[in-house]
Amino acid sequence: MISLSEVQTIAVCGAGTMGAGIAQVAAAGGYDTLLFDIQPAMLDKARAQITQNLDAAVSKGRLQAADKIAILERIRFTPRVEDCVGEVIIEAIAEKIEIKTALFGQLTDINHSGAIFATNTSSLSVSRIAAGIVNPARVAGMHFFNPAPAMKLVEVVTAQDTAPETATLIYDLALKMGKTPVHVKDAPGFIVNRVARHYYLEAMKVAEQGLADFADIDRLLEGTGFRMGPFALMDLIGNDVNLAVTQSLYDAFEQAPRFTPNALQVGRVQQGRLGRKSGKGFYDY
Ligand SMILES: NC(=O)c1ccc[n+]([C@@H]2O[C@H](COP(=O)([O-])OP(=O)(O)OC[C@H]3O[C@@H](n4cnc5c(N)ncnc54)[C@H](O)[C@@H]3O)[C@@H](O)[C@H]2O)c1
Repeated sequence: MISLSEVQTIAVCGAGTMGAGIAQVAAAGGYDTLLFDIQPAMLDKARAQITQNLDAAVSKGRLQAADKIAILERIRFTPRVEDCVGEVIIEAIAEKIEIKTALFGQLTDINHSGAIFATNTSSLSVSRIAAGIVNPARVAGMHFFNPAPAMKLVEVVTAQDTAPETATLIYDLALKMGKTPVHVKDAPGFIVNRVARHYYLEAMKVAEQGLADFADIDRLLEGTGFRMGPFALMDLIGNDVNLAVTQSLYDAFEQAPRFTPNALQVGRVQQGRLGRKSGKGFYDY
């Protein structure tokens, strides 16, 4: 299996909300970074987002202009799955198990047999994602938080077959990227998303019952010290992704009523109001 000192290239799959940020973090950590997406438009959007983030860091005096250029030069944007070759693969594509296992299947064929596979899934079973891969001992969860460049926390998920060296490598890699990793076990939603589910679901129930509107609920929760209110946060996450996570926990906990997806989020997804990424969600942007 590959060791941390052998890691030179990190292939990040999926250039959406999370993948773009993870690629920025990997390149800032000094790694040659490949950012792959099947939609070329998402690659253009990711490049613009990363450039904007780095420009903001330069203007705040947190990054030298020369370092900004070096970070951007370390990222190669590609729409070709064949280019996803590296010592570490970090997957941040759609929150659907069949799509993730299909991609990992394709990538095992073209990568070194010791390459490490990490998934950024928020809620799916890492053990199930790993099951379809040759040598599942090299698969772990590497769950970044949104926005990935700003949020320090990374849940490092040990699945059923994850080798201790794999979990350690992902942990150390997160440290090298300037993050604060925490080891967790593979369970639905791991720790943070399982607990945080009720932040979103209960807030939507409050709104449905007409007790307060979205903005007031957000103001109230922010007033108690939460960095973002639940509706602003759901719009940042993406209502489609957040609904997929709710659905996945609901299924994993055998349709436990406390995880029932809420009609407000279902409706937003049906209307294409996905949040910030589509310009409209609970709020208009
Ligand atoms: N949004 C969040 O706040 C958040 C936080 C932590 C983890 N996650 C997890 O990260 C993953 C990605 O979420 P996101 O919010 O970035 O989603 P997103 O919808 O913003 O982006 C997903 C990207 O994956 C691409 N894609 C889909 N199938 C692909 C494939 N087969 N090959 C290559 N690219 C493909 C899409 O074109 C899209 O650009 C999910 O598993 C999600 O649960 C999301």
